[in-house]
Amino acid sequence: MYLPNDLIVSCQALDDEPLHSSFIMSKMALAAYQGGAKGIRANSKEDIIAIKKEVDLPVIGIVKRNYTGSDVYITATAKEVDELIESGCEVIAMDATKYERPEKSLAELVAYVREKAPNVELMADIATVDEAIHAEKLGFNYIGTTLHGYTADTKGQKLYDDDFRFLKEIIRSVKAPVIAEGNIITPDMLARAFAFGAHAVVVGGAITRPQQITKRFASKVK
Ligand SMILES: CC(=O)N[C@H](C=O)[C@@H](O)[C@H](O)[C@H](O)COP(=O)(O)O
Repeated sequence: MYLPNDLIVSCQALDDEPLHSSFIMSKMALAAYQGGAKGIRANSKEDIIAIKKEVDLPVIGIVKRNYTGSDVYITATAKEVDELIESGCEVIAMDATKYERPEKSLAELVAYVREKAPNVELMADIATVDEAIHAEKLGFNYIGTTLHGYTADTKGQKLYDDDFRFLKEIIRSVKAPVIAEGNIITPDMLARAFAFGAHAVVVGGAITRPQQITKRFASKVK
């Protein structure tokens, strides 16, 4: 198992964000490493290659790309999988929701990774309990709560709602290690997620998106 029972920091800045740059993401990863992160989550082959030159940590790789006619944007097709295999990341994460994918089905994409890169592990980004159970059946190595609150039928919900009710439900429903990801914005929230049995916790924006951090302070100005 590549991902330790520990903190993973997501270092992502999309092309419409001020820090969009593989160089900056590699330095974010270095800063996260120096602060104690034990894994990195990153978007795009270029960013992952830059990050891997800077830190020796397991990387969860994704490629975010939009396809017309599909709501799936996290590692949606074999093209994104190929890029991630080339990046050298240890774990590939992909949308594992029930929504229609642009090309191959989720089961086909899992088979494709297993065939092409048997040493790479797979993380399922899910939004509901049913999707978590389905992903486990397909053989994903990790189940991540990443998309809870971001799909049509979970929109607006937060992972920490009702003291992490959704996270607890997922942990009860699957045997695979569960990764708590999405809207974990304080150290205490991370501690709660671990206390409830999360295998690892991914923290993104609260560490690596300064515009988000600034907004939280700015909103308190009277
Ligand atoms: C929904 C979606 O596209 N989530 C993305 C998945 O990789 C990222 O934009 C998030 O930053 C990441 O999941 C970490 O979450 P947070 O930044 O809230 O700690």
